[in-house]
Amino acid sequence: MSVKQDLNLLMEMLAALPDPVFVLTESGRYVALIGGHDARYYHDGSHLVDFTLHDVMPKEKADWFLHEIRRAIETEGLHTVEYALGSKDLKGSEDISGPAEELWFEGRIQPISSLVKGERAVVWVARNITERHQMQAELRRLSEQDELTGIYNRRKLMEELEEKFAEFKRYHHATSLMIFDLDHFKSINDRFGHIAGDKVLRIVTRLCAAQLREQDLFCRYGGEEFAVLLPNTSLKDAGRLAERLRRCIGEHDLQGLLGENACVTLSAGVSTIRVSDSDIEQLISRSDNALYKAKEKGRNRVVIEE
Ligand SMILES: Nc1nc2c(ncn2[C@@H]2O[C@H](COP(=O)(O)OP(=O)(O)OP(=O)(O)O)[C@@H](O)[C@H]2O)c(=O)[nH]1
Repeated sequence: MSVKQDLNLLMEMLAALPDPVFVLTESGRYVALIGGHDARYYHDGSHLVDFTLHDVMPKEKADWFLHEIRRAIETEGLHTVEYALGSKDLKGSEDISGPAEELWFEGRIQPISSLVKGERAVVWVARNITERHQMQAELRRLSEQDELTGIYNRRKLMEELEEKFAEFKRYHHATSLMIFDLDHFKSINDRFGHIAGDKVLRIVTRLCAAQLREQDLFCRYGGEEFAVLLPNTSLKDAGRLAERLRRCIGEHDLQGLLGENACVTLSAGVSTIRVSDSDIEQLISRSDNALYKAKEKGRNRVVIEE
């Protein structure tokens, strides 16, 4: 093959690359784009060449790209990142054909050894990982969610408790835990059936969730037992909230589901993290003990740790 044929073959091979490969300089200028013509996965980026990141993206996003380019150059090796790009991130993208939804990419950034237009530069290979990203998010959701009620499960509670406990040790922001349990729930199942019992659990969940703040973590602890992790909440405020939930559930009329004058009540135990606590088990154990006392004292009540 002649040099010209070699060159043509090389150009064709580069153009056929499934993922787009950008050449970007240290100052953030697009110098070249190779491949990535599959409109199912990529916008046509050819119009980017000769523009800078800051010309085509909002400042914050462009700054991030620039930072990653410089990191790759400074470490003198392959640098891999993951990032999202939506139409809001690309100025003028409404005029370009390509997917409309936000996409996730893996960027593999490799410094080039020679200068490009007098600057240090990288090749940035962008691979669409949206499907993998969505699948991971779905798996995470499933691993954290209680199937029956849709709220978080015990595994998520334990994770968050560990995190909040560590934060408490650093900042000493009051953090409280309420555990509550529906009273005589067995008799609801026995009298009205398991399906009706399930419905009651879902109604209780909905009513409680409506009373909670965004930052509160509401979980099904197991069976007919629930927990609410309350960041930035003193023991006194947690007690007030528990009392509000108790009243809200007790006053809710379940007549439509269970028949006349039917209602369900809850017993709750509330505690807060102490400076002397060495692990979250101590917090859980105090809430559990308080709940046990609430049951012992006749149910349908809130007990606050001593
Ligand atoms: N319908 C339904 N029932 C459940 C579920 N999980 C646990 N239960 C029932 O909850 C009941 C709990 O019974 P117990 O532990 O004896 O407690 P209780 O009857 O609520 O009595 P106290 O807690 O002492 O007031 C049992 O009948 C379980 O079968 C569920 O997902 N759905």
